[in-house]
Amino acid sequence: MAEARRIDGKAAAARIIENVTAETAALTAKTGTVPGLAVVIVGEDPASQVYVGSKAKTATACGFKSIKHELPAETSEATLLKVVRDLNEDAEVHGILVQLPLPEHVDEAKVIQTIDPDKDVDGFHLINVGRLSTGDTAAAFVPCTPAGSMLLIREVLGDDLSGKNAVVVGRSNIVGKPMAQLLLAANATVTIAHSRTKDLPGVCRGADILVAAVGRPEMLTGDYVKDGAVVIDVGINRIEAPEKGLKEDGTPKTKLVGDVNYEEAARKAAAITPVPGGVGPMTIAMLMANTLRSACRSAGIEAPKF
Ligand SMILES: Nc1nc(=O)c2c([nH]1)NC[C@@H]1CN(c3ccc(C(=O)N[C@@H](CCC(=O)O)C(=O)O)cc3)C=[N+]21
Repeated sequence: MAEARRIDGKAAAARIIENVTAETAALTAKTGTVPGLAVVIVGEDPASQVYVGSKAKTATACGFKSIKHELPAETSEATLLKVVRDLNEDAEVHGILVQLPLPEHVDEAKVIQTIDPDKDVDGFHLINVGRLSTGDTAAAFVPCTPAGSMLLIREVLGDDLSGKNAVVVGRSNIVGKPMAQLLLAANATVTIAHSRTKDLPGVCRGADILVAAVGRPEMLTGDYVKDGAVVIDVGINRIEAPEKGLKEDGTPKTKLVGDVNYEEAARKAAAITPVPGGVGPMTIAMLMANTLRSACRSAGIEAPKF
């Protein structure tokens, strides 16, 4: 096979953000509604800080009101729940995102179920999980990473995945399971594989569409990829890159890699997403799209489709 097409998630995300910005201006001009996105972060994990910062920056660029709550790591569950309830009541807030993971002493499920389902732009609330799994994609907030992955798949294969075999590797509630639901809704034949799957490489080699969401750097080698497959790499792993030299503190520099060995997979695939520049930027773009949708609903006007 010739080298695979590199699916440019960064460019696709920029187009969505451009659309969201234009639609936001129209919404605000027509109804006075300014979409509001609240991001809540507990603790000082540097990687989380970076993501939250980039979400806030993008929201502002879209014409949203961006609200950031930075709480110390030792914040009690009760305090966090109170912050969420106050945001539920705040008419200027249309989307609430509580950055995960939360510290050990906080019950993550309880926090998520406290978010108003109609402001749950992450799509993690049980109501939205239920809407998606019953096929009510019109009402559901769809989790941003699977929604963004789906748009990239549609760019390559179109809207109807009839007759395609899709394999999702990973069964998390935030990526693997909703990803499988979206593929199923688009008529693909879906397998969810995971660490206990027998002959994982063989199962993956049956995939016309292969989605990797396992959280293990470059685990899916060329041996997992069928000739002509579309490969979506959801993984974002920071690993040491001694070839780049040392940082000032004497430890090796680092780089981001996905769950797929790009070089090997690209020799077989028809199309593949890179890391960085693939699914990651789409996740943030879909968060903006979900927030705009929520604001449109609250203003009683039809939301644009992406
Ligand atoms: N409630 C909640 N919702 C989330 O959506 C959520 C979360 N918690 N916790 C953390 C993860 C992580 N996440 C990313 C989003 C974008 C990039 C992204 O844009 N990555 C760039 C690279 C960024 C870099 O260079 O570090 C890329 O892949 O090209 C990465 C990671 C959202 N998350």
